[in-house]
Amino acid sequence: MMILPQNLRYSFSLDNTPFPPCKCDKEGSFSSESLKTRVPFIVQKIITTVKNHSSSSSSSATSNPEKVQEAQNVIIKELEQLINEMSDPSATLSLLKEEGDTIGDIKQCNEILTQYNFTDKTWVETPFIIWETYLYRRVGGIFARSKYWSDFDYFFDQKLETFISASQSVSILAKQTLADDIATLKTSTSTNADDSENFAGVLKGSLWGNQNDLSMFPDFDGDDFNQMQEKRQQSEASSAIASKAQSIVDGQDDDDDDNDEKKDTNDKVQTALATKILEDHSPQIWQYLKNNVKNGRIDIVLDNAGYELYMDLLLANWLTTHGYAKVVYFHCKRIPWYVSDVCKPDFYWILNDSPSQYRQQRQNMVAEGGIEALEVLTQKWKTYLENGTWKLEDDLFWTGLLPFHYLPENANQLWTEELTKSDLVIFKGDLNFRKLTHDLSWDPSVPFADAIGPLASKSIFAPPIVSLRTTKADTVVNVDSDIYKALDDSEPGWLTSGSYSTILFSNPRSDN
Ligand SMILES: O=P(O)(O)OC[C@H]1O[C@](O)(CO)[C@@H](O)[C@@H]1O
Repeated sequence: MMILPQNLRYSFSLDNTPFPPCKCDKEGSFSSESLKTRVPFIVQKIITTVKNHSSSSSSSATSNPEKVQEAQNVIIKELEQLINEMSDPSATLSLLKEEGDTIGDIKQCNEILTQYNFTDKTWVETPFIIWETYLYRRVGGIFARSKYWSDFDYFFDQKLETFISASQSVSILAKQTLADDIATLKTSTSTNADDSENFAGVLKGSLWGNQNDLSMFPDFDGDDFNQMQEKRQQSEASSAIASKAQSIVDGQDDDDDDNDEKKDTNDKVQTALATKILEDHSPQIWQYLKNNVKNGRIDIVLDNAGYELYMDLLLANWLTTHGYAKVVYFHCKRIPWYVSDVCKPDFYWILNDSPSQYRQQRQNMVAEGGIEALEVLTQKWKTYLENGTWKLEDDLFWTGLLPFHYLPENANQLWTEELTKSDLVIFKGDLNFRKLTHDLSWDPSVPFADAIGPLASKSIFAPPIVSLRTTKADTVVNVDSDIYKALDDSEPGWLTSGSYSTILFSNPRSDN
């Protein structure tokens, strides 16, 4: 493990980080491909979506079709301009247009762009996390400035597809969850031992739900939920790593100590291969919950809508039903974000509309009794929202340009009034992980708590933090060097395939 000196842990600044930020300067790298093809494709797809919507959801739209059309043309022009800038090697990040931008954080965004001289940097020179986030914020502004399109979610239809096409899995899980709920209510015989296994199950369900994000699969058409899963499996992981592990064993010499060490290494690599979880802190999370949290406050910083959100709701449901959470705060995005991130309407859609959508579209593709179970569950979740057991918030910090190291100082209210009062904050997904770790080219063995800097600091009352992430970008922390090396040697693209994951925990409130 590489431990960072204290002074480097806490003194982050965008232009002074302990490791260099991930950028697009390496030809063929994921970030460079993102700038060249993946992200422009996403913007192009927004243009198509806008063209296909003759009117927006705005009520004034129908009475003013010409104005709507005019506004549509402006939006398309600005989006095309954005695509051109991305491919222009001399273009720098321009300031966001302020006039008419109603999102609420335009001044702060422009201050950050100016303060760190991003407006003098080309896209290639700008850290990946900054330009990618800037891109989604700029698209958000283009719509927000348009009178007739300001409430239009250009990703909405895509987002629901993962939920609709996962009907089989959703309905089976609804039935199981309902059965567990009923059993828990009827008896108080559930033991901590049962809870331990059940908790690991819902936690990992929420983890693997993160494989379903559409910024990686912008051409996903929703016909087949399994298509997305299969794409993830295309790697030759199993055989490649197994043979790597075998070669470690084969190469062993006669020295017994060496043999023991090699066997340990082999076991570690094999376990990572079998579980696909490269570092798993779920036992520590469980110990913390069991011993410290009863009727507590849990926060979930959400990632993707649709199927992943459903898995997060099942996790929250379990924590609530089993008495660990008295209140769960869900944090979602204010504006359409990284294609499939949850906005408030996506959350309400699952609670209000998903059972009827299944009735209309998937009658024959759900488990028997599954829709009824989903109805009961979603009804219960609506009651949770109504009576304040669950709360849904969309602070603008989550769609701001800054990594989370700057959260305590830059989102004071969110930090002091909300997150420091939490017993556990669960960050979902890859983007949240990148923002937690500043998206640097870390030495992979740097501990999670070191990489999240101030968010692991006792002195500012940082809460216990969990990151549940399937790996879809180049940055990784808290992964054993042998495991990292074995994967790197044998499986090109493993870092960004989403096939592997980490469950990481930092607890600044513990005495250790
Ligand atoms: O939905 P998630 O897990 O946050 O993944 C989003 C990630 O997908 C990407 O768009 C591609 O990796 C990243 O830029 C981003 O970190």
